[in-house]
Amino acid sequence: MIMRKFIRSFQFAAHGFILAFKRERNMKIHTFFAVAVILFGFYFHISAIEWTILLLTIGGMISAELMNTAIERTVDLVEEKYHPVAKQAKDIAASACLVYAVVSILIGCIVFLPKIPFLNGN
Ligand SMILES: Nc1ncnc2c1ncn2[C@@H]1O[C@H](COP(=O)(O)OP(=O)(O)OP(=O)(O)O)[C@@H](O)[C@H]1O
Repeated sequence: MIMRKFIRSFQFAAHGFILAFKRERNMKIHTFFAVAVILFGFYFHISAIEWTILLLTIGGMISAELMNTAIERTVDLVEEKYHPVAKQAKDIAASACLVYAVVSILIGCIVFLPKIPFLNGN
């Protein structure tokens, strides 16, 4: 019974991910970069600690985008007309993604730039 409930919750969550992926352009962009970063990770033979940091970054970025999408949907549900507080809610949620994206880019640069031969002087 508990296992059944657990599987059902997992199915709902997976459905949410697929829905967001299909409908949100940003989700496709994040997924593209996540795959690219993972391929770079294999190519440059990054360390376990670098993998850990990159996976946390990828997971955090995709989770932030999913939360942003959920907030957008909720705002649209409760407020169809223009409302300044609706705008604040959406813009603040979007800014959370922006902050995470900027930090992710910085982390990507810190991990990968020193490994690119013509950039590290080798
Ligand atoms: N009900 C509303 N009242 C006031 N401003 C809104 C409302 N709905 C959206 N906005 C504002 O209009 C702009 C566009 O919002 P929209 O919902 O289209 O999402 P978005 O930021 O373009 O993201 P996405 O492309 O992921 O849907 C944002 O600045 C948002 O804050």
